[in-house]
Amino acid sequence: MAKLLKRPLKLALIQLSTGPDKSANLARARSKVLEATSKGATLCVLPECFNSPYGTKHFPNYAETLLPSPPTKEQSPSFHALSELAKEAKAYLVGGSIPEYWEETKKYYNTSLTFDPNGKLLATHRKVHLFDIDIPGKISFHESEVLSPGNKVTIVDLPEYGKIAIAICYDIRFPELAMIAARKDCFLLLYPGAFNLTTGEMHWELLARGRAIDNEIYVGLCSPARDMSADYNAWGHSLLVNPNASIQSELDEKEGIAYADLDGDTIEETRKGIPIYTQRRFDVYPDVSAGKVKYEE
Ligand SMILES: NC(=O)CCC(=O)C(=O)O
Repeated sequence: MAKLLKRPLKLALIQLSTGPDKSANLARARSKVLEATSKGATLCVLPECFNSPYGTKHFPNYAETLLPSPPTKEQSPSFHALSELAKEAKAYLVGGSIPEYWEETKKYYNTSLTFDPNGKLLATHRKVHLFDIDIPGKISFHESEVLSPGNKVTIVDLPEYGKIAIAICYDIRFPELAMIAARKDCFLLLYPGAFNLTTGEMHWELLARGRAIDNEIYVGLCSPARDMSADYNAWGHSLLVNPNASIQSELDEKEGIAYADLDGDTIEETRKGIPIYTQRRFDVYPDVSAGKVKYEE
């Protein structure tokens, strides 16, 4: 079988400090991506809502129009900043996520854009599972008050390397999505995400390691840096977990870049040692990737 990851890749998870000034956020993202590529990264990832504060009251104020694609610079300064940056950095760029407004449906989405090293848009993922939770005395948050969900699994082919899957934050809690992507031969699951001080402490690392060991592939989570003056305090701790569920690289809560070298042998060795890929019992339970799946490559 061909290697899922065709050649070694240096990943950079950019834990950005974000604030209310969109232009400043875009400029900071540019400087951090260029810093990462100057150190050899060829795939860079930004956090969820990297161009704005995270919160339902902020989504409409920061939303940009992405469709029809490509948007004009007035419709989406972030689309153009990311495209130009990918080209300048000569790297693949997963542009975290931004709030999107779609004129046709009059709806808002939480949307991630991925660009190739020529600045071409490769994929768009709208967050499929909206973050609606209530933990009494701790946190109550309802993205669905403003946002609408996306409706597909997003798989992106990086021709020199292989396939990756992009999903956003709360999407990580749904193992079906990860399993489908893995069974479609992705070597890496990427989740730009902004967990908080309650669920971050409880589940951030556990979920990343869980999705990795479920599927024996790499999993990367990329958070904004923590800002205790913001109304939503991100957990931070961007991390890369390897296919054997060990943490390969992790940040604390401050701004920084988590680098990780990924290679195909680690996936193969993990799967050889614990061969769940040949031991599945689809005569006992269904293969979630074989049914009616809406996905886009
Ligand atoms: N932005 C999000 O989707 C947050 C998800 C989260 O914190 C969780 O616990 O899940």
